[in-house]
Amino acid sequence: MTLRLGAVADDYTGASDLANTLTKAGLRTVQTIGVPDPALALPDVDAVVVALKSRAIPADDAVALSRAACGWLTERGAAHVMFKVCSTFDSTDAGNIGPVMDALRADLGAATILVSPAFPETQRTVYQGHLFVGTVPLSESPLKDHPLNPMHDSNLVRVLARQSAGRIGLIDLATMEAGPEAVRARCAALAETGIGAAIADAVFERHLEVMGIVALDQPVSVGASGLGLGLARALGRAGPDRATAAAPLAALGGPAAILAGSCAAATLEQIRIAETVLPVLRLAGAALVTERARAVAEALAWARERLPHGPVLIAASGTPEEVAALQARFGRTESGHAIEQASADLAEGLVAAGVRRLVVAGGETSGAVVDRLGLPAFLLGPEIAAGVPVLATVGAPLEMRFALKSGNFGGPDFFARALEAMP
Ligand SMILES: Nc1ncnc2c1ncn2[C@@H]1O[C@H](COP(=O)(O)OP(=O)(O)O)[C@@H](O)[C@H]1O
Ligand SMILES: O=C(O)[C@@H](O)C(=O)COP(=O)(O)O
Repeated sequence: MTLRLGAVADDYTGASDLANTLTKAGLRTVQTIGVPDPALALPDVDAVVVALKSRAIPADDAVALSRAACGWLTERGAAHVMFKVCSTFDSTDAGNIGPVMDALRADLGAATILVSPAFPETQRTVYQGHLFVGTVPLSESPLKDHPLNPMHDSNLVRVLARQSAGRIGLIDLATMEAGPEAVRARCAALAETGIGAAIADAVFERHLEVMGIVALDQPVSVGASGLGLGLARALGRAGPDRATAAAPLAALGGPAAILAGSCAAATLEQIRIAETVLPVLRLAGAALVTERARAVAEALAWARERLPHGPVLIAASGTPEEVAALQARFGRTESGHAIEQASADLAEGLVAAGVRRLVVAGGETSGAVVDRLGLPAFLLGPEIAAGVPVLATVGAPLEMRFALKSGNFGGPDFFARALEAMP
């Protein structure tokens, strides 16, 4: 297998989002969970997205994991490695985007590289280095209340400069609009002043295409699915009408369930809508932290009673006020971690109860669930909503279907749509 593109993703939902974009653009793609075991038989693909759970761990650990993943990809022929980060640039002043970017640049001997979380399909645009989520700047969006990495600064040049050892430049929209040669000239000028990374503005797909072409001049780039689209188009020299490489997936049947650990505004609304069509159990955050075993056992008993009659949804998700109150009591990391582990307990119990189709809302939540279930890799099925594909297990003892939904993605009826898309 010689890879045309390699990617290292900092969480599992983000990895499936990127793998979905690459697949839709015609690249046969597999998502692995961490660096694959040599014994894992991977299908013949054009791109591999190595999913890490490295967004909210200590920066040194994120760097070590990312370097190992990058090395594995380049050994398999990937001449370019994309570091996939969140389209809302989820990170803190300690990292991990800057430290990982610095390490991959050094390992691969890169000059000035492009960095852009723009993903216009999900209304993430970048102008003058400022990230917009829909119509509002990042710092006024629901991301200001994220339980693990609240985003309070929309200026990504500033955000990344706080995380990186180097200085950060900007490639503004006028330059992106002027095309690849103008962007190349700007990169060369930045390189001469010792600037090794630049935030690239992007508002429309044509800017992503320019980004993809220029990004390939260097061995590494950093961004979200929009950059992935640009890279795939540049590699394939194909237009937007290129056929999808998604695998046709057979129906599995059997019980289905939804687990929600995201507290994103979009997920809270999706849970509210789901309540009108299926049984929903809302768990109390405090009980999950202080009496996890009991709370999980009760939730599983509730689910087992209902699963024979149709899908169920179990949600730990809280409003910003509930999250703030829980964190004030138990600490941010501690409450987040405890609830992620409770979600993993629930997933394990649901699978033991026969569930083979599972929707998980939340990036860290998905990471905890997939790790607990010991799943080595996923093949890409059809897209459910922008950034969320159906995933089929590869190399796992049980054949299952998953949808790993980024907290912020999907419309209000996402859960019903997801269940329909994974019969
Ligand atoms: N009620 C709650 N109170 C506090 N934290 C919560 C609550 N419910 C879930 N969490 C935590 O919030 C975090 C949500 O992050 P994540 O799963 O990545 O979602 P998203 O995709 O929206 O970022 C997880 O660490 C999860 O355990
Ligand atoms: O780029 C994105 O927005 C997503 O792919 C992503 O990374 C989402 O992260 P979570 O919201 O933590 O799932």
